[in-house]
Amino acid sequence: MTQLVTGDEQRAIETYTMDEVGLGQAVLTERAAMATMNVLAAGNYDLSKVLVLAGLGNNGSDGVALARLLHQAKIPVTLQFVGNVKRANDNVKAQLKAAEACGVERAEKSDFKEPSLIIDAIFGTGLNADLPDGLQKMVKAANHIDNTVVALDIPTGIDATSGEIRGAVLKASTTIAFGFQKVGTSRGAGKKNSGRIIVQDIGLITPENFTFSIK
Ligand SMILES: NC(=O)C1=CN([C@@H]2O[C@H](COP(=O)(O)OP(=O)(O)OC[C@H]3O[C@@H](n4cnc5c(N)ncnc54)[C@H](O)[C@@H]3O)[C@@H](O)[C@H]2O)[C@H](O)CC1
Ligand SMILES: [K+]
Repeated sequence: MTQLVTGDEQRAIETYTMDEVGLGQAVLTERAAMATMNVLAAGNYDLSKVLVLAGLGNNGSDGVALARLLHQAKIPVTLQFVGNVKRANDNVKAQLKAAEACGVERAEKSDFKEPSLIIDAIFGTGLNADLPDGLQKMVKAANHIDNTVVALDIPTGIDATSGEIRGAVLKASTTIAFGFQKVGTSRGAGKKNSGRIIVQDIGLITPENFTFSIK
């Protein structure tokens, strides 16, 4: 039985790994991107034209790092930010610098019918309110198109703990859970919209006396 975690528990373990143990943010982000590469390489995903949708937080930084790795593996990939990249956090900006240094192609807007695979790196465990209206419209439009979506950590729009939909949810056929499966993807709408859950180790270190709320 896989250990399930709440959003807060995941954040606590990530923070301990980064701040106490000292494995930096970039290490965990790289491990998340590499773990996703392994899943994409091992599964029967059509990688002929990949679109990475990246948000402005650390879920987005996972997506930007993944776009770099896909590009370096000669897989056709385009990176599209959802939101104003000027407002992105420092990790996203650092990842974007590396992605641009190796020539990753950017898109402002995409026709969701085009890509053979969409990577959802918009929101992860940090979602704390309903999606902005514009994004809700985009997500609902994307859901009506027959495409394959792989969600990083959790489908955008799903609350990591309650599993509720925050306005709209980008339906995934696969969700790659970093470290632990979030309890929100194991119940209710979260379960319905996550598709196949694949848990991938990204080197998180759980504090010795950590007690999980979900037994
Ligand atoms: N924390 C780590 O070391 C690692 C995290 N990983 C990945 O990062 C996400 C969690 O990242 P976080 O920055 O906490 O949040 P998100 O990227 O999910 O959200 C971005 C940002 O957006 C703001 N926000 C939240 N809700 C809304 C909303 N409804 N409208 C607008 N803006 C919103 C809020 O400020 C958030 O911070 C985790 O899922 C992992 O994918 C790495 O994998 C490993 C290291
Ligand atoms: K996501």
